Amino acid sequence: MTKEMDIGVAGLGVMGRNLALNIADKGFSLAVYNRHPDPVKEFAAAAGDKPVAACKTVEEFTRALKRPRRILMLVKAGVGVENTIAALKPHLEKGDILVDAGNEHFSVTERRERELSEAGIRYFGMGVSGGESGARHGPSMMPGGERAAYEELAPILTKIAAQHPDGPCVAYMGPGGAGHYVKMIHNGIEYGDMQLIAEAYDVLKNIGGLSNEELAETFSTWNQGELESYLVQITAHIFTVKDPEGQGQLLDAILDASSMKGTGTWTVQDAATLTAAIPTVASAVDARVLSSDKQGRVRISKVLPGPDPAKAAAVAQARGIDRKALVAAVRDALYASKLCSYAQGMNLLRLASIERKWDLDLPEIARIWQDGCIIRARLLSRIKAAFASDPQLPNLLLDPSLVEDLRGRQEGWRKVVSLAAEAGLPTLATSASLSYYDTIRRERLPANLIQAQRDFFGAHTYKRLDRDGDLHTEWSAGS
Ligand SMILES: NC(=O)C1=CN([C@@H]2O[C@H](COP(=O)(O)OP(=O)(O)OC[C@H]3O[C@@H](n4cnc5c(N)ncnc54)[C@H](OP(=O)(O)O)[C@@H]3O)[C@@H](O)[C@H]2O)C=CC1
Ligand SMILES: O=C(CO)[C@H](O)[C@H](O)COP(=O)(O)O
Repeated sequence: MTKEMDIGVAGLGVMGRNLALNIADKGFSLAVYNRHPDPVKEFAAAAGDKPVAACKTVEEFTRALKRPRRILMLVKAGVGVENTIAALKPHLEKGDILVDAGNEHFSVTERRERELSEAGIRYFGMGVSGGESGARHGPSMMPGGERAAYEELAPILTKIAAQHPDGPCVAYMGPGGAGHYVKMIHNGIEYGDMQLIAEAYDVLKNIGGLSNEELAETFSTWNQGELESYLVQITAHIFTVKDPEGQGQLLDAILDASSMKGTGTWTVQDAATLTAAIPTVASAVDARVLSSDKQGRVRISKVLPGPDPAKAAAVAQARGIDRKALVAAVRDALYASKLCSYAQGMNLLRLASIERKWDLDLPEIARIWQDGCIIRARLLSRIKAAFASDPQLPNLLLDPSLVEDLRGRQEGWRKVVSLAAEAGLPTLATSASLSYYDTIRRERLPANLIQAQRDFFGAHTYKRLDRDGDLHTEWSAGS
């Protein structure tokens, strides 16, 4: 088979094989290749009589494709992508499009784009979200690079994407690393959502005393309202899964130490570079880091004083807060905190777009996140509408309808944070969201003292409220 196949997929791991099957289902012919041969054989068997060239070598793979070639790489980030590029490059020609569809740091994508452009190869970075099932049945995709290359990929991408009433969940994000950048922010928001949900679970379980069955019911009910989202939906299901190796639910047997591959950390690093505040996402990364040292926590739990977690339930009882009221308060806290988290993520996108001249379209990004991806949520249609009606909106939370949402959730939100603090339950992300909210809405902050201290020890100067100019005081002379 030579020069016949519409597109190639290199890398048949979890994402690659599912995306390749999705492509085949949509009527495109494809060539597939994998570093080790077994996944290629397995794929050929799974594809049945679909037009697939299952290639054992990169030579065979590149020969099988129509020119200019369109190739999607779905391989491990970093060394996996470097190796795959090195293997493919000698067989590629001027005009071919090579897409990294994994998670990669946008700056690395831009470096590779520059390097490959010397050989005339159009290198492209595309974030793909939706996990295994999204890749198989329709993911959300965030492509970035040369626009003309996108136009050549679009007929396939729009067909394989999740199909939402507002359109396929794919759109051109911008030049260079814009696509991988938007996916990175998507993942930062994903970290925030997951940590907020985990904290809601902790409060409901330990202060409210809800069983796994009751938690499943609660999250299921929430998933029918404003909190409707993929992550809330799968959380409801997780509470119901029995432990195949013991009594009770599997969740209770899972080690409480979370891992990560790095996209959340990249988000926090870039936010720091752009001086953007993303406390909810940063707290979610911190929470994963802190959780990972299980042994250390067990040791410290015997040393540091604080409320006994076993008595957490007594805190709500002492305040006369019954279960129904607690569940409603936690729902409000989760929703309001989630709004803050999305506001931080969208603001970071706005700032990055200005800094790197990407011209990111915020309503369009919210649109393509409405289906197929891990952070798909009912809230995204509101976010899309907010930025569409006011493209200059300085902060998502200032959208008039969201201001009303936040007004109605104050009491529950503050109650949850204070109850958790009293009970000794950490709520890193929920508290960070509330403090973010209180910080941005507060006219006067204690930053005057920071300025005085900086000027005291380093003559860094300060400004006065009542006149212009950079001033310095000999502070110790006055003491
Ligand atoms: N899993 C998920 O839910 C999601 C993953 N992603 C991203 O998609 C990309 C692929 O992930 P996923 O499919 O889960 O990964 P898998 O681990 O399932 O597959 C990894 C693929 O990379 C290849 N590979 C690994 N190491 C090397 C290497 N050193 N040199 C060459 N090839 C290598 C593997 O080849 P071999 O079989 O020969 O080992 C395999 O084809 C990653 O960037 C990931 O972050 C994005 C969204 C969701
Ligand atoms: O990109 C993804 C989902 O959108 C991947 O599942 C990613 O690996 C999740 O990040 P982490 O492993 O750090 O939790």
